[in-house]
Amino acid sequence: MSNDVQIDNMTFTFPDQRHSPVLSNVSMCVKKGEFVSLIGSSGSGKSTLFKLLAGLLEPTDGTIEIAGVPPGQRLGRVAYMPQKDLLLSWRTVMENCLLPSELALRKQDKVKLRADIMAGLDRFGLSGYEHAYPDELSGGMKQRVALLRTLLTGGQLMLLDEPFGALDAMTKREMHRWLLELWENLGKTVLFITHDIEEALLLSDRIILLTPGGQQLLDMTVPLPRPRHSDMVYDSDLIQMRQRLEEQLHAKL
Ligand SMILES: Nc1ncnc2c1ncn2[C@@H]1O[C@H](COP(=O)(O)OP(=O)(O)OP(=O)(O)O)[C@@H](O)[C@H]1O
Repeated sequence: MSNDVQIDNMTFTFPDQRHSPVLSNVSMCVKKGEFVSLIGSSGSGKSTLFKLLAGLLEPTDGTIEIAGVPPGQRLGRVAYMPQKDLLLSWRTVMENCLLPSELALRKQDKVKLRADIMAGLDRFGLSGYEHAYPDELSGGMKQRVALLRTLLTGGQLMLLDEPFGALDAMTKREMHRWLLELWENLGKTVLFITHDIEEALLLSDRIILLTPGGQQLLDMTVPLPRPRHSDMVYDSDLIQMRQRLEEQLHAKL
């Protein structure tokens, strides 16, 4: 399997933090079609890593390579859903989904885009809501619109920064089923940030645990078959893995 993401010895320092890199000497790769979760204590640099992958920031040192994307041209070519991907309350679902194309550097065919949005809304269980405003939607529906908007930016790689952090347990479970189905059908490569170890175990092929500075403490393959279901968290191997992750995470807090 080829790599969709290859990060080599990457260091990143914010301009006002000249002496303390947020990420230092990070190296990792993600295979095409893989679902990888990043977990780590608050401030360990997970969101910064996503901003670097999305092309909003450039490494201070080292390299980032994304398959099919020319070096230095990541911006707008990676589907990135930031932690607070709020829908604009004064725009309808359709208008919110059109937003990336209005901001895009590349021209897009508007008629085709609207047709793609309608097809996406249908696939995401949101048909009939194209003229609704965000306040008329439930939490899960809003996240699905935000995910559709992310998906429409195109690209093989999806970066999802804690997309379900604010949802109640039941909606979260529904969203997990739905995201896994979508991922299996579309064959996208997903990098997923979460603070919820159970969520990471249920969704991912692999979990990478970051400590401050971007040091990779653990890189674990999740030993579960697919399709996944929520009862799998009671699997004895999984309970052990969860304990190990929790111990490592708390040891570094
Ligand atoms: N624009 C910025 N300028 C300077 N420092 C920043 C900036 N953005 C983030 N930082 C710092 O970089 C470090 C990493 O932040 P980041 O948001 O990437 O962490 P995180 O692991 O995503 O945290 P969380 O889990 O709380 O979302 C923190 O110390 C933060 O204060």
